Amino acid sequence: MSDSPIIQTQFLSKRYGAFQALDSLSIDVPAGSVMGILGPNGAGKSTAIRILLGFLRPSSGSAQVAGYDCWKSSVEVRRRVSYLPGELRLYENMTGQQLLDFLGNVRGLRNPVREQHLARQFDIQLNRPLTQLSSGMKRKIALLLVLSPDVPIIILDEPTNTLDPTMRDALLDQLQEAKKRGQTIVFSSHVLSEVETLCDEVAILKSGRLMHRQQMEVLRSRRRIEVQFAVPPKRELPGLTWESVTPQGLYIGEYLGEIGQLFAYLALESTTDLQIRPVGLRRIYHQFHPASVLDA
Ligand SMILES: Nc1ncnc2c1ncn2[C@@H]1O[C@H](COP(=O)(O)OP(=O)(O)OP(=O)(O)O)[C@@H](O)[C@H]1O
Repeated sequence: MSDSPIIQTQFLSKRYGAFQALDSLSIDVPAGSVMGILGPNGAGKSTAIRILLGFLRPSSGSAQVAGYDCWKSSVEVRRRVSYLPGELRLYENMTGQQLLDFLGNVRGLRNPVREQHLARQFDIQLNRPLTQLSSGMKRKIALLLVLSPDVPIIILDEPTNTLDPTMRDALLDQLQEAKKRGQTIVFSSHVLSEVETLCDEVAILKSGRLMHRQQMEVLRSRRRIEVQFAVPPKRELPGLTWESVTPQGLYIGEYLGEIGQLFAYLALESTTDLQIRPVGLRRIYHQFHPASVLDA
């Protein structure tokens, strides 16, 4: 992963008539990293993504991909990006293989070995006409089309929609592989768990505005802890903050620091029980979207 951004937006705004769908969004995505865009329905995720692809013109502000302005040089941008739209429109009269051949020849960035590998991993029957396939099967073919070419950037709009749990896991594995190959990935989602496992950074949107950016590495080093002490602790530990104590003497708090130091501290106190887990994205997300219901 490099520090130089391969995707950037500056004060990006989009109005549909009088409605402000995106409001001064400024983000940057380092080359080789994975960025998750999170937010409830209508937060502006697809709008932002469609501006990045050059399908929508910003009302104000600007966006660049690989140094190219997304609106003025959209052909250059799309040459470098593999894109999965939220709503699929495939050529239904073709088989999966015919579609691969057709689009592959148009774009010219095919990787036949990866195509076959993905077809096996996703359990895709490439010889059946798309009209005979379920919506989930069509989505698998679309994912194969997006993940197989040798492009530096992959942008996916809610990629796990309509996928069964097995396929969802297979997709997350393949996105990890793409990251290992050095591809930059941006994807939108409602599902916290998949964002949590895959992303280096998360942008939380609300009503078109960027509410929060979260480096996942920082989040992973924060832990929720619950400790039962026989008697109240006598010492303090840097990085450990107690938030509440129950009448039964259960101390609840957060710890940011070396785990060995925490254990050494607890060993010196009258610890009788302990629960420890990462803070998790859910806690951060709900600061901005308290009413949203998302999975664990
Ligand atoms: N063409 C359009 N004309 C008018 N309003 C639009 C148009 N496209 C999107 N919007 C509005 O802009 C807002 C942002 O929509 P967008 O599709 O970007 O949200 P989203 O975060 O992708 O939502 P979802 O999770 O439901 O896909 C919504 O309120 C939507 O109704």
